[in-house]
Amino acid sequence: MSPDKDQDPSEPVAGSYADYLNSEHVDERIDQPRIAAAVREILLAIGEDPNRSGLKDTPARVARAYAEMFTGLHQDPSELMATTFDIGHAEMVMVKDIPFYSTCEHHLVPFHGVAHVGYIPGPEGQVTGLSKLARLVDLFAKRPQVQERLTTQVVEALEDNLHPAGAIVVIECEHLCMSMRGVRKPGAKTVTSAVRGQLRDPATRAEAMNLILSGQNR
Ligand SMILES: Nc1nc2c(ncn2[C@@H]2O[C@H](COP(=O)(O)OP(=O)(O)OP(=O)(O)O)[C@@H](O)[C@H]2O)c(=O)[nH]1
Ligand SMILES: [Zn+2]
Repeated sequence: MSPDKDQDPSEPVAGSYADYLNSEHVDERIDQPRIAAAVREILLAIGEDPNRSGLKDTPARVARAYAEMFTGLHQDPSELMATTFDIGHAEMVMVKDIPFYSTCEHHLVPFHGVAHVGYIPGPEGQVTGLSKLARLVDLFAKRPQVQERLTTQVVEALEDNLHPAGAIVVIECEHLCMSMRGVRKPGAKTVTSAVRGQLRDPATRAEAMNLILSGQNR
């Protein structure tokens, strides 16, 4: 699709839901003026001068960044997963090493890492587009989160929308609240998993874990 000459690149793109997700759309339900006012207060509270030249645009800039970082609060996973198709594949499908960034709801600093998302199609054989698995991770990551809830929400969205015979989500993250402050353990990884249906079976689960671990040198 060639860009419309008259389209302001800073404006959300009108069109399909896919266009919307591909755009730099920022949800108007996130109250940016309120965020900016709060950030200005934080700057004052730490003893900074919010009017100095380096900081004068910071409240609005942080507001735009937060609107992007928390846009998943206003996105509906079932809309994202609306397109499914039957390609007669009944075996495991996995997208692994999906990189993502999220925000720790305790300290509002990032946690980041990779997600591995897999499922076995259900009796109707419905599969979804591979990119949708990565988009699902982002949708839930772009909210104030804890890693355990993120893991569960992704697996439950797979269950609710694809009705798979089994599903597995494994997430490996570094939490900056544990690296840059507090206990200060940079490099420590937190691993969480959520497993449903046939993937609870030890042999099937072992197959999934082999897929996840293959090619890893960490
Ligand atoms: N279970 C879980 N804990 C998390 C996650 N992200 C951060 N935490 C933890 O949340 C806890 C909050 O503990 P508090 O004692 O209330 O906060 P704190 O005084 O800042 O704790 P420290 O980080 O130990 O300095 C910390 O132990 C964090 O490591 C997460 O995704 N899952
Ligand atoms: Zn934290």
